[in-house]
Amino acid sequence: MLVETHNLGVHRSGRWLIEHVDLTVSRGEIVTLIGPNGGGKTTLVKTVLGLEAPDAGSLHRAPGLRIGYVPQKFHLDWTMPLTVSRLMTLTVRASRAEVLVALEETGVGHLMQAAVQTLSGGEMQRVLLARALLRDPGLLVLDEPVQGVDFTGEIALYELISGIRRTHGCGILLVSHDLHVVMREADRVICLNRHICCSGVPQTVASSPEYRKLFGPRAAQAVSVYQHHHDHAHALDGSCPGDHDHGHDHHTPSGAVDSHGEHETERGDA
Ligand SMILES: Nc1ncnc2c1ncn2[C@@H]1O[C@H](COP(=O)(O)OP(=O)(O)OP(=O)(O)O)[C@@H](O)[C@H]1O
Repeated sequence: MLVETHNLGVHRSGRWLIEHVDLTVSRGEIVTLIGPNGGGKTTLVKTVLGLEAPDAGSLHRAPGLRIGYVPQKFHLDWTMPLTVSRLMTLTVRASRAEVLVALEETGVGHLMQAAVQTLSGGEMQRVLLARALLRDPGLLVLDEPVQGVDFTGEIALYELISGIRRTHGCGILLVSHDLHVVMREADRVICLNRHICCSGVPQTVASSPEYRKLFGPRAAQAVSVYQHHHDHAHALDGSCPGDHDHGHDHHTPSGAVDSHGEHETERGDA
């Protein structure tokens, strides 16, 4: 077990931001937090990281646990000239070779000397992920890692995250609003609306009344139709190199078949 909370609560400005939260993340596991805006996801993540102090319950981290964190908001002075390689080593000591390995792992090795200001949203997220990997973390905490990324890019990014879990053997705690892809990549989903409304394997959560009440029946339907496995990679620009024959059809929520694999048609309304 990397992290374990029991009955965790955070109280600020006269109210409980989260309460009665039992959470565990184990090595090699992807746990995803979903929930409405203001439901307390970032508060829980910050408490796990030790950035917020709990007011109730208990929190245990494995001794010596190294945590790599990609925050929801990354504060940067955009007027300051900064290359990707410099950003990578602002807070972590690493050789040029180590920086390159991390950037290559997230598919942006070619951007090592680029100015951070010129990066697209998706490139920036990959650089921040590489930066978190530089710490060789036992636990990766990713707060909305696909923000600023188009839908095809989201799938590629989640597949990358899933691959990192396999190659590094780390646990991953991730926050996302993207129910559709989350449900495909997560081992366990926790739906947080100040307290835990429902949790479990994606299929269980998707069919729970609490989840349907929060996100609507179409979200659950979108999950259930996206049960196939991707056997191809998407390039950063969204194109599919090589043959795009998946060997299967893409089913839209309406039941129609989308032979071009346009993922947008499968997306649920969250
Ligand atoms: N230090 C604080 N003091 C008082 N209220 C706070 C504090 N930090 C967060 N909040 C409030 O707590 C609630 C939960 O915020 P949090 O950022 O954890 O939610 P979230 O689930 O991550 O939301 P989102 O999906 O919009 O990112 C919000 O209403 C927020 O305004």
